[in-house]
Amino acid sequence: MDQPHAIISVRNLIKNYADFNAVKGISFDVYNHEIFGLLGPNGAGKTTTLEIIETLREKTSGEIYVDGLSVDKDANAIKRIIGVQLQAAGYYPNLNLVELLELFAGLYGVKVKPMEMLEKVNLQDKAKAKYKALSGGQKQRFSIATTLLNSPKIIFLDEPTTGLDPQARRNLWDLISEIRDQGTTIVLTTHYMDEAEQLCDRVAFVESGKIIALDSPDNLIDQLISSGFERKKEVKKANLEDVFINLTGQQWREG
Ligand SMILES: Nc1ncnc2c1ncn2[C@@H]1O[C@H](COP(=O)(O)OP(=O)(O)OP(=O)(O)O)[C@@H](O)[C@H]1O
Repeated sequence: MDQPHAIISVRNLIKNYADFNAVKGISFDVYNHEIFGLLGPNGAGKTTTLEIIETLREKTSGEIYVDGLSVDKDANAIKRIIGVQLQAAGYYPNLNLVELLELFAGLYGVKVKPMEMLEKVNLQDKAKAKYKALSGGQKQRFSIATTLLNSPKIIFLDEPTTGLDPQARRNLWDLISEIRDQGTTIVLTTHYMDEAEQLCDRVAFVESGKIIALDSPDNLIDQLISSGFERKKEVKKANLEDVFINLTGQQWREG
């Protein structure tokens, strides 16, 4: 098999906030066209790492290349090929979804067809709705649409499914997988292990500013099992979430 192409390369990244060492010399590659997850507890350094790669935050030291561009020398060029989620505060309350997309496209200096963008995230029926009138899952889908405005090579999603119900989460997993299948690389953070297992091609576990494991979910689980690990109780073949999904259906919901 060909060696995978690293579209993001992070080497010895260190970030200090005053005398606090938040990121302690981490190195990893993100491959082209994969969903790469940064997992770990609160305060592990995931968002800091993401924002440094996005060129939104200064690093203390280390080297980062995004599609061959250096964060030190080519920050503006990097901004043009990545998609980041905008803060909800930027969603002007009096504009509807089409108007917001037109506004953001104008800021990027690109032309888009707002209805096509909304169709990509299954929000075409909400074209005239205001952002604040959307459900939690719809808000996240709209936010993902905004990351795609400049046809980026890579999108960054910080905890994309936090606070969503099981159906909305699964819908978002499907959407994120479709975006990957269409050729976009995705880097996301999550606290949810089931999400990482279902969605991510590879994951890095971050703890106290260090990467303590990095591989595909399958390989990580196989390594654990081959080390002699056994679960104490036999696991049931379904869980309460499966019951919920089975009772309520898995279609897109507009609520
Ligand atoms: N601007 C800042 N000034 C000082 N300390 C900061 C700053 N931003 C983050 N930190 C600290 O750096 C550490 C890493 O924070 P970061 O937000 O990167 O963690 P995280 O893994 O994304 O956590 P969470 O899952 O809670 O979002 C935390 O201890 C945090 O308090």
